[in-house]
Amino acid sequence: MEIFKYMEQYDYEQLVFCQDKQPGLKAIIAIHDTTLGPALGGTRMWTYESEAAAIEDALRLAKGMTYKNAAAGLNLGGGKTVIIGDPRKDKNEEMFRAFGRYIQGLNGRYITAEDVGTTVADMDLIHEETDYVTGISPAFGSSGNPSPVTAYGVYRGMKAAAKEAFGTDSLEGKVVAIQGVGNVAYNLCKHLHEEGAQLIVTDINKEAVMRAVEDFGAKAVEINEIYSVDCDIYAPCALGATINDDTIPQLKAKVIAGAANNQLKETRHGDTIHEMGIVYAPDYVINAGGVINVADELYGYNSERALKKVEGIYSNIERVIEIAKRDRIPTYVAADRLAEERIERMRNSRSQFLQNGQHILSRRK
Ligand SMILES: NC(=O)C1=CN([C@@H]2O[C@H](COP(=O)(O)OP(=O)(O)OC[C@H]3O[C@@H](n4cnc5c(N)ncnc54)[C@H](O)[C@@H]3O)[C@@H](O)[C@H]2O)C=CC1
Ligand SMILES: O=C(O)CCC(=O)C(=O)O
Repeated sequence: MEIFKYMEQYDYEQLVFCQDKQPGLKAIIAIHDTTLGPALGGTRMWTYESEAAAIEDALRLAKGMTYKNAAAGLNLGGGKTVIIGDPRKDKNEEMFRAFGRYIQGLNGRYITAEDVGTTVADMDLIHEETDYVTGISPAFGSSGNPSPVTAYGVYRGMKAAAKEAFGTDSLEGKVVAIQGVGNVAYNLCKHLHEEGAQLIVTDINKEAVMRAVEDFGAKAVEINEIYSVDCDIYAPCALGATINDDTIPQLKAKVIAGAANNQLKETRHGDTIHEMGIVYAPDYVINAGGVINVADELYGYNSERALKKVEGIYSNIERVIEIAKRDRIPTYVAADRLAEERIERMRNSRSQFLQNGQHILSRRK
């Protein structure tokens, strides 16, 4: 991979490599775009096949955060970190503290949070060294685990998509097929069950499946059956790329609305489901509840205010559907348009009074 060529092509600002031998830290911080504000995005810990794969993941995820934050109406840019290692074996206190010092060195250009493989406890260790971390323990006056809030946002976005497909946003009696019943989807099941939806679930973790069956009367199906079950809504809540050439022909759902990141294997799959008349709630718009929640910490966390903002995912999905209809484009393109237009508007308005984006007072030294 020619890194500078790639960064130039997709307008990346900065890539930071962090190495500390003793605790075994190997981290890559990718900052995509800070037009709207400091880059906020979680830290993923994963056993990558190669360094190139880790760099690619950091870059791809950071760009995703630029779009997610912009579409959510946050005054934040996009960034993400990957730590190379096995989250079950390779974590230690010094590693996260060393990483915290690297973040502090960026002086606020990047703010971190949880992602796959990291927890609230890890964020607390990072917080020992830097202020630029969110998703830390409620004991510090913070928001804690973002998953229940992400789930609430997905529930709200699913209702808005259902309104477009079925003429009503009520999910009572609707059959929802949920792929992966982990932290987010378990909480999503709660909302759906309360509203009277019927649930079909699958997960590679049998205990997670049993919990959904026992707590919400969900019907369990095998891993690969989830695509072809008779349902109204398909909710991908495990992995990315599950909307692809193999799965699309199996789908019976009229709506796709779930928490997973990067649901479309390729953008052309977004075109195919659009042509099939499926209402697709774009992943980064519907799953923004977590980042909206952690971002609220930057103003002094207030859960009521954060939930109110997350409720707005309903109108954000409505807005995306409106743009898609107006411009006769698939919803995934409409979401990109919403985000890009906001970034462009801000870039242009900033250039009128501050060429270098620094606050005028900070230069008066
Ligand atoms: N936690 C959050 O606040 C946010 C999560 N997301 C995304 O939402 C998705 C779910 O996140 P979490 O619930 O936090 O993760 P999680 O790890 O708690 O849950 C994922 C579940 O999917 C299951 N799974 C893995 N592979 C599977 C497969 N092939 N088939 C069926 N199930 C499978 C796992 O066993 C697990 O129970 C992820 O893609 C994550 O990136 C996005 C935004 C925020
Ligand atoms: O939800 C979080 O904890 C941080 C935001 C993030 O990285 C994401 O939404 O993917």
